[in-house]
Amino acid sequence: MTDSVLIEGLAVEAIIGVYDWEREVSQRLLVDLEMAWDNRAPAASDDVGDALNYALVSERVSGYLVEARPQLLETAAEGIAGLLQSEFNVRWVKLTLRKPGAVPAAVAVGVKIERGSR
Ligand SMILES: Nc1nc2c(c(=O)[nH]1)N=C([C@H](O)[C@@H](O)CO)CN2
Repeated sequence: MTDSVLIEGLAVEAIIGVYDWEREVSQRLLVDLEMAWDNRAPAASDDVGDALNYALVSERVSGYLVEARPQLLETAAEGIAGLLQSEFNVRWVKLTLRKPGAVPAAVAVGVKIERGSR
């Protein structure tokens, strides 16, 4: 089963970073998610209750990042993957988390992880 639900470029303003000044100001994060989901059931029923609701996932991921206040992108990425698996029953996720303002000479820096199996 190779179906997915996508969220790309989800922008979140959150406290994140290892330096003292980063604990005082919010910074922009961009989240890309590819989540395995069998889309045949929602396609047949035309019922969002059968779908992986990308609006609910976006809201939960944004809330998590604001609440968690992690130091590292790695910690944030692992936390997002964990909540997708435990709360939304996502079996496999590929996640990219970018911090566009972190290195001025770079367009963005970030991490990419893949968790679970399809
Ligand atoms: N692999 C990582 N390297 C760095 C991180 C990070 O989260 N993961 N964070 C920082 C600082 O917080 C940086 O973003 C400040 O510019 C440095 N390296």
